[in-house]
Amino acid sequence: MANFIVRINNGLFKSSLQRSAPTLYSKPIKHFEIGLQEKWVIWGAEKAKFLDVIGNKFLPEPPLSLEYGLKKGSFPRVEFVKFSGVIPTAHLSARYEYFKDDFDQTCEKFIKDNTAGSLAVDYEVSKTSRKVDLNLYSELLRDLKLEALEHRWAMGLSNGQMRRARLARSLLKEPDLTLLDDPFLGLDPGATDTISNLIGSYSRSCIVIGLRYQDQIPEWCTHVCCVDENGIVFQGRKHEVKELIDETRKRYTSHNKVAKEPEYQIKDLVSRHPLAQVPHHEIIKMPSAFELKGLTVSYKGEPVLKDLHWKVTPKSKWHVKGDNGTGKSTLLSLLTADHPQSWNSRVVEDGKPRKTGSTDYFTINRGVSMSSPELHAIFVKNSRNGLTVLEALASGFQENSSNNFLPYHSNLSKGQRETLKIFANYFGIDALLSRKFEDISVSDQKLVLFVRCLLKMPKTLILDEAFSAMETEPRQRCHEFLEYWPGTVFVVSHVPEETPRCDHYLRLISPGHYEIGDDTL
Ligand SMILES: Nc1ncnc2c1ncn2[C@@H]1O[C@H](COP(=O)(O)OP(=O)(O)OP(=O)(O)O)[C@@H](O)[C@H]1O
Repeated sequence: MANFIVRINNGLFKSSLQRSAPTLYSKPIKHFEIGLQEKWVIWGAEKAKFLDVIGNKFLPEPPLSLEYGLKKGSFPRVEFVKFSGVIPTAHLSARYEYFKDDFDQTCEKFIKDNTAGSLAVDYEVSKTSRKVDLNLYSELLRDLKLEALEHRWAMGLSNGQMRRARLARSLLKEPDLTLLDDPFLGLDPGATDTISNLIGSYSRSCIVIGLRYQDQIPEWCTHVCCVDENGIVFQGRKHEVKELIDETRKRYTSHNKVAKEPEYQIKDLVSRHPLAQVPHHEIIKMPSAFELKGLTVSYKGEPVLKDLHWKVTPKSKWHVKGDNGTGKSTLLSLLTADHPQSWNSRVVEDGKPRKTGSTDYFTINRGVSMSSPELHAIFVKNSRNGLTVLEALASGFQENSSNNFLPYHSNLSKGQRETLKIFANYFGIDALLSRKFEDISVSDQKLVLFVRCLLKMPKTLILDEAFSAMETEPRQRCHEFLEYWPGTVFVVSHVPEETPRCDHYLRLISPGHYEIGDDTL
């Protein structure tokens, strides 16, 4: 058996067989090799592309310049775990449609992943021939703390729960090589430790992870390979490249990629908001933007939120905190009326109880915009049909729902086109407008989704993990901008650097337990 998992020797890589197809990097990768007991981190802005290279997604030239030292067969079994959100669904509310329970798959089925055919029936259609190692299945459930979720509906899992389930599903396939991009994004500290401990001690598959410049390199990592758009910058044992890592990180965080100076100022942008000109003495006379008067939300009789009292004044900025699975997304889905229990007189908006008949989904969503992992997944999925950055932004003007991604640019008024232009300029994305949404970097995708949610000048902005995976410079620009934003803002974020300044916080602890206070971040 070979003593390496994957090896590249003088390889150029292409995405197509065509002779004229450009190569991924201008120069061949001279040498890269992952040994049997090594734990690698691929580090840097272009890590996802390099993970694709070692995962055999590009065509190596010459063909044998990429080799696998296989343990389990003649073809490498490679699993990619990319966490671009929860399961992409047709619409955001799908997650909360509990009546679908009988027809969708449980978490157990999702992890075992050996059912073929339609899932839209409540009997099993057929099985693949893959044998599932039930001992491994139990170990993974235990180590990834999924035991209590085994019989739950997979679509209803929270982001953090879904990440753990996805990892279990991939490892259960017993791959030779598992490639995990951004394994810790959006996870609370406990879940980060759970996943990191598992990866660090796992020996049944070689696991390689992709991390951003700003991420900490885990203790258990033995080797680091730093990559940029030209290929490998440096690589080696972690302690041997420590100085290079420190230098690169310093350079990156101090003056990374300075965007060109915008032609506009923040006040030019926010002056378009309807609350921008309302004086403070008028604002304090306005009714609460949103209030919960003892709300309880349960799934199959199990409460997630219990007797929650919460008052949100107009223009206030809230950090909604809490570990994975404590109900943050559920809470925010009440704001957008995506949750079936939103139609409840204990939910009060602008001083009026939300009863069916008193308002409707579209009226509510006219004043709300959001960026979230779910929305990101929907956009990536739908951009396969050619959605450009321009159209992605223009869809932000669709009034009826944040989730509407249909092309809309040709319907924009002159004023709306002007707003789009100014915002694109300020955030430095005007050069991307004609690119396909899926072809730009994940950091730029997040930036586009952020800008998109500002365009219709919503009263309420929901920023659910909106800045995770964003590079430092654009993220700081967005945070600075939010200081001047005149609307009400709700932020969900687990990482302090990714959290814009907020006035208050609501921390969800467990059903019936929560804290409300002033944020001192
Ligand atoms: N349709 C559903 N059926 C059953 N349980 C559900 C459903 N939707 C959500 N849940 C459960 O409710 C709890 C709260 O989920 P929610 O997504 O609101 O958490 P969260 O705080 O946003 O988590 P994360 O930080 O991981 O995104 C979780 O335990 C989740 O599994």
